[in-house]
Amino acid sequence: MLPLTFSSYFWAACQAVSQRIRCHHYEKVLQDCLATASITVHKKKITPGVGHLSVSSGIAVFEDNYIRLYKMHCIREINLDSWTSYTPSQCTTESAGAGYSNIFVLIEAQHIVNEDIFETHADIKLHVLALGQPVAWKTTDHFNMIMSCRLSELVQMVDAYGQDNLYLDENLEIKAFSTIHPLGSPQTLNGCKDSVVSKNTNNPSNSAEANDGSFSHTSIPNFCMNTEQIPHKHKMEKTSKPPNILVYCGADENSSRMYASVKSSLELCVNTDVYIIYHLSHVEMLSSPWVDNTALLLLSSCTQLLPEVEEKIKDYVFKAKGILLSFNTSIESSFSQKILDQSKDASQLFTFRFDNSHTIQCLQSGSFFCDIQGNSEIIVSYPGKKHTHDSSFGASRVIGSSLGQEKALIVKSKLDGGGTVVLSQLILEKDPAHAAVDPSSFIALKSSNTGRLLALKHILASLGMDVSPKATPNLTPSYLLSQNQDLRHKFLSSVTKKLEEKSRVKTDHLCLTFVEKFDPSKQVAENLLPVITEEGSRRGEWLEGFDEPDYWGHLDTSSLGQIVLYTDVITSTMHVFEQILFSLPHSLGPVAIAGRQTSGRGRGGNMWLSPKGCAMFTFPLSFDVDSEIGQRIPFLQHLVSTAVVHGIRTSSCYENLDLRLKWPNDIYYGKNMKLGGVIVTSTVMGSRIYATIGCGVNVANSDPTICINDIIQLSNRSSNSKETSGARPMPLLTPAGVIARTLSTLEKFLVDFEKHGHTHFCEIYYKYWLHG
Ligand SMILES: O=C(O)CCCC[C@@H]1SC[C@@H]2NC(=O)N[C@@H]21
Repeated sequence: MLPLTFSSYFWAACQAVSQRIRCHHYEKVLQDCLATASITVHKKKITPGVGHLSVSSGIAVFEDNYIRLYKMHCIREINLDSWTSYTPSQCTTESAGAGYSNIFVLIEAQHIVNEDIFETHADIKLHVLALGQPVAWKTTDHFNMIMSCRLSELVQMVDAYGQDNLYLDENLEIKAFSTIHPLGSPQTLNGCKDSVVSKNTNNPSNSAEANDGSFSHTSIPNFCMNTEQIPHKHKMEKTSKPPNILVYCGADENSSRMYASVKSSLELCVNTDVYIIYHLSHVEMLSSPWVDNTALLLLSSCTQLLPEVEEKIKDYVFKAKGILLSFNTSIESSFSQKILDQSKDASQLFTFRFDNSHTIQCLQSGSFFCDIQGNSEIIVSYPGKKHTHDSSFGASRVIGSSLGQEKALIVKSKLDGGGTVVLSQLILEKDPAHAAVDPSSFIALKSSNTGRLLALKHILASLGMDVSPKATPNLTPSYLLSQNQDLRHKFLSSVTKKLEEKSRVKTDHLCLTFVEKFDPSKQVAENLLPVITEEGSRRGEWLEGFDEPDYWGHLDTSSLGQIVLYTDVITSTMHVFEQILFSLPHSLGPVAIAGRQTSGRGRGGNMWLSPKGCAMFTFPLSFDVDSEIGQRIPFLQHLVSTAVVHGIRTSSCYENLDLRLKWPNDIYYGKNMKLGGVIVTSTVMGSRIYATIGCGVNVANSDPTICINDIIQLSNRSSNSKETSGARPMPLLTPAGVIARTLSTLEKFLVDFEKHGHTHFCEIYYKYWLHG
């Protein structure tokens, strides 16, 4: 025993000493930099599948085996006007969140969706909230929180983060944090402004020690599964908030993943300018007064509900006259007779027709409704044992009591004196392909994904939900991003030569205006795109859709892609280089990247659906007419699409990912599932050919069709189910990572093409070519 005790003491002592040494280093760097610049902290070890969120635009000033500290060019300012305050809802200037200390930290966390890949935090040591006071929070695709803390706490935070011991919530992964300077005032939950954040931050009377208890952790919105704002937890004006769609997915640990899938479908069906979609966690289902402001309660992925949950739901439907949409849960037996069909296999695909035009395949539960009472409507009838293909959707009928013999798969009932329920035995609320293991059912289900969404939309409309399209998102300014100062200057001086007046470049479609900082009160218009040139002025606000570290981490080129014009929301990247096309030095390879496009262009005059998660980029290239490629310009489109596929499939882990090329330049999975494509326009001027190449690849946008990450997940699931020993799951890809891999591969292809002609390239092209 003795040696063991001694060695464990010795080990613990060594650990303590190395921690002290680490912390000493961190403290020194932080002390040196904090007064003049923001510091961003990244972990050295990157969790596979999820890239960093924060923008490391600064220079690395410190690194050890665990973390890397970047010093920004200035102090990063964040305007908290659009954030939510952590202080209680009453407007008080005495909030304890302020003045707690003089360092503000932005913590960026991402929801863990793919639990197959990520391990949960087994070794929880230090909760973020133990290291300061939360000030404000905001959720978008990810969760952002601003904390106020002391230097010693920040040092502890850095250390715990580097040691994988910093914890926020079981479903949140901290990706990075940075020191910032807050401006403006976050909103309190009752709509008041919390005036404290930008005020005196050194006032000891406001410190945590002096906290009178008016700000306690119980007043902080829980980091519930999806960590989104749950306003019904706080008393608020009924009229002041948009109605909520609440999604309950049971008490299971998978519930947040299920919710993410339902949310993604709902967002494509309802008008998200009108509703806010929330995850109703199990705890909240039982404890929160969630009925207020609930426009719809949707139940998914929880076949057997607990009796106390059923009671809550019945109260909502009967007493509050609520609207319920249930997908195969036990509550359905309270409204209709539900029978399990022993002869049917639940995993069997069910085929039905929608609107007489779409044939949709989806998953069914294996049960059906019968003895359907008056005041009900059959939305999809049950075809019985023999028929599986004759159900049609949309031709709903009101059933009188005499027709109680009818059987149904989806039924809608208006309850006497109560609310309305739609009960469904077809799984339409989430993409069922996410659970498929074998490629054939995956393809069948994915091919029906758009039809499934149409059917879901139909049900929602029948419940009186607003399913009109959401307003087009506001256009945002662009950022000029580069890690190469020489190229950056070369680019700026070449384009500014073109400026007519006040940094303005005129094009037929789009005027670029190069500005150091962007004034958010100014409009970005369809024909006017401000490009922010100053590196330090990045607030991350319009960089949400771009994983910059993943981009630079995978970019291996001498020029192509070294200058990035990134725009979160743009009309189409195809317009960005229109005017400057002929004045760009040939050695520059700028690329315009978009987070979303409002008028994406496809080949042949088609529209290109351009949601978040799709890699969308355009870049100009020019060649001598006498060059190898100049002589064979139609090859350009093949070079680009092959670069997309080859770039991914030559990255470690992704060799067997079944991405292919279909004539002329489409990127495919299977024979029928298009994942991306290329559009090329070219002009000859004198002895040069100027081409503009646009490429769109569905990387992380599962709905409404299919994306590469769907295939990665399918592949991970099927190798898991085969228990292939040692097979590493493939990390999910980001659009930025795919663009960088493509440009890196393309640059090499072009060099090779010039040296050796087209023969070598054709070999690669045919390797991925989809025959027949
Ligand atoms: O139709 C195709 O297959 C080609 C689609 C190309 C879409 C890309 S997305 C980025 C760039 N901007 C556009 O508006 N179109 C291209």
